[in-house]
Amino acid sequence: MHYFDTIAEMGHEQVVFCHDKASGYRGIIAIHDTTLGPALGGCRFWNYASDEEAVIDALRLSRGMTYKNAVAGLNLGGGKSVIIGNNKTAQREMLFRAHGRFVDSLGGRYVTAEDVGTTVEDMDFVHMETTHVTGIGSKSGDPSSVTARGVFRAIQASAFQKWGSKELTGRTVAIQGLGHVGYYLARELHVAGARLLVTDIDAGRIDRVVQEFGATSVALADIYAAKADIFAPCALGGILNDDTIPQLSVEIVSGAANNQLLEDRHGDELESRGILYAPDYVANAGGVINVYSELTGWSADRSLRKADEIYETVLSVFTLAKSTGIPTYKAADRVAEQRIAAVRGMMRTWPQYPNKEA
Ligand SMILES: NC(=O)c1ccc[n+]([C@@H]2O[C@H](COP(=O)([O-])OP(=O)(O)OC[C@H]3O[C@@H](n4cnc5c(N)ncnc54)[C@H](O)[C@@H]3O)[C@@H](O)[C@H]2O)c1
Repeated sequence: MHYFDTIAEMGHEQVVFCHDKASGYRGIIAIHDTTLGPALGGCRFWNYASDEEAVIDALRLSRGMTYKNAVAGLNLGGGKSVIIGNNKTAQREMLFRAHGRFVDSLGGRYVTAEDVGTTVEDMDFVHMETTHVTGIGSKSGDPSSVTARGVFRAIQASAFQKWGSKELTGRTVAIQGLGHVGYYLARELHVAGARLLVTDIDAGRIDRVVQEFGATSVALADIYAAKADIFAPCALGGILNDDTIPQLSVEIVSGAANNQLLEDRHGDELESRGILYAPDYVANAGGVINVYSELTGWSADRSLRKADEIYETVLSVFTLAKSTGIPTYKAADRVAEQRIAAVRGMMRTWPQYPNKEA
């Protein structure tokens, strides 16, 4: 792998390889773009098959965070870190303190958080060494209700775009996955008067939503072909693919799951079938909005109001897609790029770098 060619092509500013002999820590911190603010993104702890696989993951995920943070209207750039190793290890304090020291050495250019393989307790260890960490035990807590609010607003925006009204009374929504986000989303949709068809691999989670919100349970494999108006994927990535898309009878796909499109071409496929797709990272930005509240000191109410703005953001993505004749997943990237370019332009005309003491 030609590292400099790759990061130049992907637009990264900085990639740091970190090693701590005492703890055995091997980490990579990738900072993609800090035009909008410090690069924020979680720390993934994973037993990568090779160092190259770890680098690619860090580069790909950090770039994704630039787009997600930009579209959400936050003053945050994109970054991500990975720790190479067995994420089930019980020896965590020294690993995560080492991570915290390397994060601290970047002076705030990168802010870390939880991700796959890491926990609130791990971030508490990181916090012993640096303040550039979010998601610690004493702060913003579980983001799922804020994420669900954002997804709900994305569904309303999609309904407005498709049917001329954001009203969901009488509409049927098929929800895949009733975990942290899926449960709260089901509640929001129930309150809005929608009918719910639901599935999960966990029968207890289905029962709760059936009992509390009058949902109808559907077999796992039947959720794609369910007779519904809207499909809300809230479980796994890659579920919009060659097998599932032909089964869909819905007019809208809008949910919380990350990386819903198996490949970009599946976004084109939805478009050609007339199915409106609310891009996943726009719809599920409530999670990062919740993290941002830790940095800004926002109240829970303020975070929810910011998540409410996802309605307007999703509409602006649809408007751009329509006016330029591109699929919505590409339009989302353009909205992010436009915001970054606008802020970069403003910096050039400003007498001094924003937020820096003279
Ligand atoms: N939690 C957040 O704030 C947040 C923020 C942004 C994105 N997301 C994304 O949203 C999705 C859901 O997140 P979560 O926090 O609710 O996770 P979760 O683990 O709490 O819930 C996922 C649910 O999906 C179910 N599930 C797993 N495989 C399934 C399958 N094949 N069919 C049906 N159900 C299945 C699980 O049993 C579980 O109930 C994930 O893709 C996550 O990355 C979450």
